[in-house]
Amino acid sequence: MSKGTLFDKVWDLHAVTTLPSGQTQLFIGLHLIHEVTSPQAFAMLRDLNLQVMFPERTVATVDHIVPTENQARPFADNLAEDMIVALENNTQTNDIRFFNVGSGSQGIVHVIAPEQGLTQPGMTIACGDSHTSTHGAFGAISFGIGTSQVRDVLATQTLSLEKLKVRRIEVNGDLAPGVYAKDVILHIIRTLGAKGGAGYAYEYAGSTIEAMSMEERMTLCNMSIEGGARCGYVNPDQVTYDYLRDRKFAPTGDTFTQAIDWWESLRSDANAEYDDAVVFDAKDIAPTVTWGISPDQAIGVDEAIPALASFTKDEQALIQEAYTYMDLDPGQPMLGTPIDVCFIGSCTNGRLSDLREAAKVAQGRQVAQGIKAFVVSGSEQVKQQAEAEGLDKIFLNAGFEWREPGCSMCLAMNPDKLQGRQISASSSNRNFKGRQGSASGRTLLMSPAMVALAAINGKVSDVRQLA
Ligand SMILES: CC(C)[C@H](C(=O)O)[C@@H](O)C(=O)O
Ligand code: SF4
Repeated sequence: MSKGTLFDKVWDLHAVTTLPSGQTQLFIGLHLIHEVTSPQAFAMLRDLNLQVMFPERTVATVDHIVPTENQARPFADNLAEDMIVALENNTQTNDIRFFNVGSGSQGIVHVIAPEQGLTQPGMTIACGDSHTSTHGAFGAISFGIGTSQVRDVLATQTLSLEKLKVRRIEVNGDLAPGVYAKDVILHIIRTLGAKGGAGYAYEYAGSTIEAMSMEERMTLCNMSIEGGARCGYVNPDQVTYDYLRDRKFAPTGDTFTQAIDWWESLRSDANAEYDDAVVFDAKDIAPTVTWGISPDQAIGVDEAIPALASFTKDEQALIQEAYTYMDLDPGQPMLGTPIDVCFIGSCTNGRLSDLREAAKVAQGRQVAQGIKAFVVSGSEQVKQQAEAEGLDKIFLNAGFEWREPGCSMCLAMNPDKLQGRQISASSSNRNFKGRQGSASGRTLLMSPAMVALAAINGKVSDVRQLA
């Protein structure tokens, strides 16, 4: 059993009681909700005649279903319109803060909570969304929950949960130019497996992680769930505090100084005990791309698609399925794989620094003939900041489309969809079959800079060649 880690400390501070089942009843400091997983939860609450216990601890936004082209109301898609109306009504009736489209603060839930300063170290955070692990970048314990648990949090501000084990994942050294946080997490998942983190919280540590900005740490923690870990976190440090200072919902003045002392006390102790530990070397990490239908089916961009024999017997059926679905053969190089669509955005890589890195690649170049390439900011704030820096012009001049914020083609619950067998280069986090809106569509995950270069060349390319 782990001891003295941030995870242990935050867990213990929020434990209300041990339930007869052996589970912990855990107090949830911040509850984030969106339009997809909240309507039924509110309906159940109404059926049970229950109130929202702490409306001020719940914050809502709308992200999955929003169109990124024409956002005029009512939305063209009736179902999308119904979902936003339901959220408008539920938040209004229950006195819940709602960052609606056009408020200046709307965006993907995992992008807006940090930028508003809502996400803070030492918190427990829950949201009916698997990528809630993102918020762990701040040293919070944050996890995705299902709709019935959303109901539980609304009604009681608590959840009954099994305590997780803690695996320390240390990454040391400098990342090579063209290698990003996205590559680090794809490399970790490729090594430990898409289910390798089952039952664990991942604590990311080491000099590579310490050198990362908050936005990079969010990219890293975001995909913990793709590695099977329910949550992932980084111990808070000066980088965290500098990011939080002066954000709208962060503590101010003396309270902020006091908060830093408290946050510091939550860091994992030097002699903390872990259930498992793994060490990586930054110099082994290349720009990484997925070739298959699971995020762990990933390789360095200059590698060839692995042979069936390099996998265990248990893994081989899924690998075979991946070759067939993707129409890619073992031994084939990834470099040069033609693509149709390029998507830059999502809660993994839709923040300002992501757009900046992609814009550096796009600047002065042109999207290849026949390629559809589009950029979707993670939030209204990101979009506005990007425009203030002229990033929109760089993308537009290069032939990219510049859209309104939302989840967009990460999941394609809005009009942004692949068609037929189209293959995308995508800065998102899931390459599951049919993930991007076409039942037979194909997805290659990579960093935003790599997506931008794929758009320019019309094929999978190595961003290090620009360095
Ligand atoms: C719609 C939502 C429940 C889902 C999730 O939980 O992750 C989505 O955000 C996703 O990325 O697949
Ligand atoms: S951007 Fe994608 S992964 Fe993130 S919350 Fe939206 S649909 Fe889920």
